[in-house]
Amino acid sequence: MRLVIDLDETLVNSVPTLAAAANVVLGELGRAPMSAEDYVAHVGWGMRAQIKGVLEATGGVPGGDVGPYLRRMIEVYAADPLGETRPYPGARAALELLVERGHALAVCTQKPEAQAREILERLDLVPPITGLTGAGTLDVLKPDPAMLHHAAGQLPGEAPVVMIGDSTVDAQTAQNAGVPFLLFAPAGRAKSADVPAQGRFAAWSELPDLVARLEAQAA
Ligand SMILES: O=C(O)COP(=O)(O)O
Ligand SMILES: [Mg+2]
Repeated sequence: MRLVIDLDETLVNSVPTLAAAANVVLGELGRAPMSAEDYVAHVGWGMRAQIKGVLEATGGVPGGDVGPYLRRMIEVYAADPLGETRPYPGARAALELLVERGHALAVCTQKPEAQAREILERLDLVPPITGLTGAGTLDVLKPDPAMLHHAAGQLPGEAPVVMIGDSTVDAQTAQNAGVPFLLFAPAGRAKSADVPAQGRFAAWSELPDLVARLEAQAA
């Protein structure tokens, strides 16, 4: 199968690194930092939505235009997008096993493409991942199905496509593209409960067999 995989909160735990960049912007405005626990509510719709949500939650967007704060956040984040960001436990082994079993892997993320690429390369995940679609690759973001179609189109062959992600945005993207959705729902992640999915996995070690079951059902 061609597996299209979300990045933030699915493949890597990037929220503390994103929150740290947003906290530089908040600090420059004289505002108190936001914890990673609170920041996570703003992740999923891209970096503009993140900084807009964070500013609105801490007193509003000064001047009403989020543009300058987005540019500053990206500048800070781009200086070191990896930071403390790491793959979730078992993710690398699962990806390698999936490739061994003949599946092809692409990432599809709302994160700017350049920073997403840097993270994947510095974590030595390219290969097994061979495709990347991020913010700026197209002029739309998820849940526009063009994002998923572009990511799948980067992978060889005509095998069925599956979307793997963590959020309602990913679920909607899959639905809009007419492909099945598998949800990464680690223990204790409250937001997972509301996300519709054809299958769920709480640990990456479960994914290869979940994909095998989906493939058997589809056959
Ligand atoms: O940038 C975001 O808000 C989320 O990015 P993701 O699509 O990799 O989860
Ligand atoms: Mg995500």
